[in-house]
Parts: sequence; structure tokens; C-alpha cells
Amino acid sequence: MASALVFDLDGTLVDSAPDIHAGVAHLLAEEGLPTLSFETIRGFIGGGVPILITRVMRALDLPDDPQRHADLCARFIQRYEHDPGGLTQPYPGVAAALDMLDLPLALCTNKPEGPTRALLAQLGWTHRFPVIVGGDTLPMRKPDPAPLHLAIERLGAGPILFVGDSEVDAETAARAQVPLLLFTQGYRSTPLDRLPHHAAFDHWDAFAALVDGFTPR
Ligand SMILES: O=C(O)COP(=O)(O)O
Ligand SMILES: [Mg+2]
Repeated sequence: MASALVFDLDGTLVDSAPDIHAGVAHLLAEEGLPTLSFETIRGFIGGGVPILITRVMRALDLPDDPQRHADLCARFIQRYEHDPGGLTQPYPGVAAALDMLDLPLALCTNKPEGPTRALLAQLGWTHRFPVIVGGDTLPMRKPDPAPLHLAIERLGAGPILFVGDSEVDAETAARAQVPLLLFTQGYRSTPLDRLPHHAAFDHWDAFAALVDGFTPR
């Protein structure tokens, strides 16, 4: 049995791609640039805002301009923090699954802390996660293992399970040597058998049993 859990946020606990797409669409409209499809933007989620904006700029063939990149990141984050969750839904069964757990819970997300806290407040979830490590908490983001290590240190309990949805989470877990429970319905594009993971689940109704059945090696 695990004694603490660390969760990824986007694509794991919540389907936030519609708000992230809306934020990018707003930014591109302000810039007079063509828009990008929902599927394209959803495929850009996972590495945090700087990577998202780099991918958007490349998709539009914009020149590699660090100043413009920084400006677009700052504007995206500011707007997102102001309106974090109008289109965002928890995946079915998440709240019930979290309610069943009597363990300390942390978030380790590449979403910056400001929008993360704003989204949690909007969902009424602030009390659930006493520890939050966001994409701008440290100078490095996932897949660097440092954010996951920090979340674990702040939880101060173990053994730990990490719960995520993406290539980034699989690499983070492997580098941190923490077992990963992989939610299969998020923003991953790599086939399941090519991503290292301890166990996978398709629906949050199955989560509590997976945690109960976990035996640390
Ligand atoms: O904001 C992102 O790009 C990813 O966020 P996540 O780490 O919660 O999946
Ligand atoms: Mg994710």
C-alpha cells in the first residue's frame, strides 16, 4: 500500500485542453495570427507553458524570437490565471476516487502555480492538495525529476505513487525511480506499451483498488 500520492493535473485529474486551446486561440487572435485546431493544441500539452508556446510558434512558422516567446508566455499565463476553468471538467469519477483516499496528496504539474491554484479554487479542490509543485516552482520542469522529488520531500511520507497521463510523466517517474500509475485517457500520443509504467487505468472508478493493491518493491 502506498502512503502518499503525487498527481499530475492536466490530462490526469482534469480535462483542461478546452481552456488551454481557448487561451491560445485568444492570444493568436490578439496577434492577428491564424488559429490552431483543438487537436493540435491538445497535442502540445504536457511540457508546460514555455513548451506550449514554442510549439505554437513553430506550428505557425514564426521566427524564433525569445522576447516574443516570453511576452506570449506571460500573456497566456495572466489570462489563464484570471479564467482558469470555464471549460475544464474533472474526468468522471475523480472526485469520488480522491474522497476515498485517506492519504496525503500532492500535485506535481507543469502548469504554472498561479493558474493551478486558481483552477483548484474554482473546482473547490484547494483543500485536497496541501502540497503543490507547479511548472514555475523550480527553475526546471518535468521530465526533470526535481519537481517530483520536491513534492515527495514536502509530503514527508512514503512509499509514494505518482499518477500521470503523458510521456513527460513516464519519463519523470522513471528518472525519479517512482512507480507510475498511468491514466490512459489523457493527452498521451505514445502507445501504452512504449511508456514505462507500473500499472495503467482507463477510468477513475478503478483507481482506489489499484492503490490498495500496490505493494512497494
Ligand atoms: O500544462 C502542461 O503543459 C501540462 O500540465 P500537467 O503537468 O499537469 O500535465
Ligand atoms: Mg498531464
